[in-house]
Amino acid sequence: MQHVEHIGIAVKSLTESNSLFSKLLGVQPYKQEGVESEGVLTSFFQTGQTKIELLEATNPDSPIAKFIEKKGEGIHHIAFEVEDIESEMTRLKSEGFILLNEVPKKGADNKLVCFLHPKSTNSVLVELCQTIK
Ligand SMILES: CC[C@@H](C(=O)O)C(=O)SCCNC(=O)CCNC(=O)[C@H](O)C(C)(C)COP(=O)(O)OP(=O)(O)OC[C@H]1O[C@@H](n2cnc3c(N)ncnc32)[C@H](O)[C@@H]1OP(=O)(O)O
Ligand SMILES: [Co+2]
Repeated sequence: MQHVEHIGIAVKSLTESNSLFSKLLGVQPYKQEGVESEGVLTSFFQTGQTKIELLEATNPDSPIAKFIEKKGEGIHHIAFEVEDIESEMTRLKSEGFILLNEVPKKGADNKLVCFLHPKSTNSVLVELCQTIK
């Protein structure tokens, strides 16, 4: 695993949180992108090597909608950059971590992603992401 690529934050309103995080970080989001398969609309802020990913649910079945219903707004996941996602998935599976997808899937911001179940990672939802070259 390499550096923390992004921290995902579940929000109720992307518009309101874009404004709040712009004031907090002193920069504007550099992109907004919907990911239909995850039922989310995202926006990204660059903060050094790590990004902040704000996530708003676009439907009631979205993991973000369920998370906010149970826990409220807040940190939803931590994403680590990896060089080779498939070999990292194989390594982590052999170490006993539970993969939530067996095949890398297309994420936001030009990444292939895989999630690890929080019950295998001390209740922290972990995302692996590999830049698509
Ligand atoms: C934009 C694309 C991508 C990117 O490029 O960056 C993204 O970031 S997409 C982000 C949204 N997508 C996902 O989160 C996909 C992976 N998540 C899942 O598959 C599910 O959310 C889940 C983690 C398997 C939970 O789903 P489910 O079992 O249906 O929900 P429950 O509400 O019943 O929760 C079960 C259990 O898990 C705990 N939980 C849920 N979410 C989290 C979380 N984010 N962090 C920590 N723990 C979480 C939840 O509290 C339940 O625990 P117990 O109550 O103790 O059973
Ligand atoms: Co993410």
